[in-house]
Amino acid sequence: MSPTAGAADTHDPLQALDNQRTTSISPLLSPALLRQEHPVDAAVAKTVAHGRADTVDILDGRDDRLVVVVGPCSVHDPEAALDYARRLAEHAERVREQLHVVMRVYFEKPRTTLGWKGLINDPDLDGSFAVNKGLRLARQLLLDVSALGLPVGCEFLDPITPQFIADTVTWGSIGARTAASQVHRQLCSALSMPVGIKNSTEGDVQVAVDATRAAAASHVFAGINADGLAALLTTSGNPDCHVILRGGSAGPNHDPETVADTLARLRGAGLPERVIVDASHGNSGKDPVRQAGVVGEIAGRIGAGERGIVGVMMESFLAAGRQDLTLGRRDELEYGRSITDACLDWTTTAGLLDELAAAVRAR
Ligand SMILES: O=C[C@H](O)[C@H](O)COP(=O)(O)O
Ligand SMILES: C=C(OP(=O)(O)O)C(=O)O
Repeated sequence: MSPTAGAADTHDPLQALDNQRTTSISPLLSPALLRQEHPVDAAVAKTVAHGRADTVDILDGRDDRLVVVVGPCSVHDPEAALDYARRLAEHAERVREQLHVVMRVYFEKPRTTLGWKGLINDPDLDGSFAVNKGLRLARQLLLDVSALGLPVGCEFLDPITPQFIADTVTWGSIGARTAASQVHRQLCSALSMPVGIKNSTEGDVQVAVDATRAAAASHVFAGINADGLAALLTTSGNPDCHVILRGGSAGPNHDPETVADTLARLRGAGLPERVIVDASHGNSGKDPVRQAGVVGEIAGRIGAGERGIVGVMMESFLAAGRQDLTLGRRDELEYGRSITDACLDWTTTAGLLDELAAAVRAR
């Protein structure tokens, strides 16, 4: 008798073997339905198409400007995000000869352990997880911001989400926690926009270089189609991916030596030599005062002629800093202040945009 025969004898053959820990399965609207309800109009299409083309021109060195990805760590209040977008759109127009400004409109937050996972996952900020509502709010905000002529950038975290919103997104990002994920690298190979890929939270830059290389190749993988049905996707690869240096647990990595080392790694991998520096996260210790310092330092280096840095990311909102969310108590939140990472306030951000623009003019 085998050692497991006893256990097998007591097993109920009719007992369900799957969905043992899934407490409910409910309908998700289809990407096609969402796109029909919230369509891209001609103005939005122009913002997205031109925004992507301009970004690629900067990445490839045909355009001497800087890409600046700037905006809240996360969107929790679409009205405040649109208020911010109006100010940013106006300022972006003033510095358009030097900067290609893309607004961070982030709906999916990768958490270190647990926490609110963003507006798509829990739009009512109360643990009710009204995902269909979240998708509708997210798509409408992406359309509203793009309609201002301001291109948007999103982090892609859930591999299903892009079918719902990607046609409105000018620039994408893969975060530090998913840069090593094959699922996300395959996804990048399919995305129609340039995508920045971050170094790991520990500060490993090679993982982002490897991801950039993997994303440039073609892949075949399972996903969903516009009707939300399981489908096999065959991709051609994305040549417009690039590394974002975001610092790590060992400290910042925006220094000239790490930038040069990253460019050498990219060259070694046969990839274009360009990086975006994220002034927040591990490069600032999530301190907005230090974030402003990083932007100032990068502006100085760009003004002095440094070329490998093609873009800068900033976390910025209307008010400085951050506040804690208590689920179900959104009415207690202060208007325009981040509920995830601490942000620069608008006035400081406008000054930093001017500083970056002056640096580009100087070089
Ligand atoms: O930018 C966002 C955060 O740094 C990231 O989502 C991790 O956040 P957490 O460490 O607060 O979970
Ligand atoms: C989650 C983010 O950053 P990172 O992946 O670098 O932690 C972000 O930019 O919102």
